[in-house]
Amino acid sequence: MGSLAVNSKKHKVCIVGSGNWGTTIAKVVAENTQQHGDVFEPEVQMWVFEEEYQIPKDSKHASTELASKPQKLTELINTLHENVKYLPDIPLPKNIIANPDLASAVHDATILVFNLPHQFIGRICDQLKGKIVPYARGISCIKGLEVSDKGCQLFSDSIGAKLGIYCGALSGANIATEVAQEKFSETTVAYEPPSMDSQHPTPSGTPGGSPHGSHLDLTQLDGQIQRPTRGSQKQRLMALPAEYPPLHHTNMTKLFHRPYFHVHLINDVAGVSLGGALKNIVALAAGFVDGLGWGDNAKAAVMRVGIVEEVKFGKTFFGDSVRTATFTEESCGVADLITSCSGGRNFRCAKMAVKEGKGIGEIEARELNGQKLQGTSTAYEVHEFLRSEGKEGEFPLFTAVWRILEGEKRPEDVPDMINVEARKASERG
Ligand SMILES: NC(=O)C1=CN([C@@H]2O[C@H](COP(=O)(O)OP(=O)(O)OC[C@H]3O[C@@H](n4cnc5c(N)ncnc54)[C@H](O)[C@@H]3O)[C@@H](O)[C@H]2O)C=CC1
Ligand SMILES: O=C(CO)COP(=O)(O)O
Repeated sequence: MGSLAVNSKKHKVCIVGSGNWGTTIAKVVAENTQQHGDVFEPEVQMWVFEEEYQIPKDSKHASTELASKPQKLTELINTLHENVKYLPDIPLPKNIIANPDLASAVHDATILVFNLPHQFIGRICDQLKGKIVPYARGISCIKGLEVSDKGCQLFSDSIGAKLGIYCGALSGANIATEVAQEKFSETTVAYEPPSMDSQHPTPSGTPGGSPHGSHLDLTQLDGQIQRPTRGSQKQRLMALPAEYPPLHHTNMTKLFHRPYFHVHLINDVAGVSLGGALKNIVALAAGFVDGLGWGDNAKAAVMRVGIVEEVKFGKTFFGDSVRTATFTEESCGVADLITSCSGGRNFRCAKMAVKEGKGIGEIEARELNGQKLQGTSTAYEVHEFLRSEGKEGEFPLFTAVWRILEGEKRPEDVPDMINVEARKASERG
């Protein structure tokens, strides 16, 4: 049998996850796989954590047979072309196939888009081992961090290490429903094409990209044999076979960019991932002070300290490759902080919790219909990590949020807890 011709195969995409953001990204990707048939197979598999769902009485589908009793969510999605539970009232492209079977959803997929609440990804990766093609590439849309006895890891790194694949990250100021409604937004994708950088120098001569990490050479080819990942792990990556179109920045842009969803590709995977994870803690703090009725200046103060702590966390624990500009100039940094502290779920639930004098978990269960807050668990995980590093005092806002969640402090105590100058003065005596 002769070998297959270069680019004779197309990339098959699977979205691993189907919540509010998972379904939105499936929609974005499915529109693009239809448009760019030269690079991608049109069908997009979406793995769904199966559950029974009763269409509510006020739904536009209430008069259909499907509403007579609870139905499998996958069947509802595939029949109605709508994720009635997690993304209601948004028509989905028909080339999205909801699949409850993880192994069959990822079968032969060369691009895996990980998009589910961060607390579930570890178990999913365990189930994926041995089920994916060894030359698959990943993108993590997850906003969270993996804290374990190994320290604090980015999900792009831990997914990459567990599955033996390269995994980049996508994060931005992207409240899912607004993106699904095709209201304009921007996002940041960090993807360092796995290539022997020395063999494919960029015009700047900088391995992996320009010194500013943006507007990179779009002609670098995926398809090399070995590269270290960030973090401590080194792994061998299998080359993407030549019959697939290369997965360089141009083709990654084709996968995610829409007229309403503008993609900016950079190389700072750690910066992109940290901005998305840590802003969820800041959004809780913003919700706490807003819940007190303290107004926009108080919220702005919390956001200012929040971005300072985000940058400091990145530089302290992920080294100098983390770029301050990723936080101050990209959608995944300051823009995500702003949108999340305005209309995000963490902000809204924290605000309601303070206003109603209730626990945030109770509000989450009442308000979110199965969607998951990421900020509360991230606040605990980051606190555990900071304590193990002896650095809680250097991140007063992150620590303040944890102390409020623990019930040790009140939202009213936030100004004192983040008043670093006053604390320094009192330490000086
Ligand atoms: N919703 C949003 O506006 C945005 C969310 N993100 C991030 O995207 C990630 C995914 O969030 P969403 O899609 O919004 O999820 P979501 O908050 O809608 O969570 C619900 C999802 O979790 C699944 N699930 C429940 N129990 C599970 C289990 N035991 N195992 C596996 N899955 C289970 C549900 O089936 C459902 O798909 C998060 O890290 C979030 O921070 C990022 C940008 C925007
Ligand atoms: O990440 C988000 C917007 O970019 C959504 O934040 P929430 O999870 O707080 O809704």
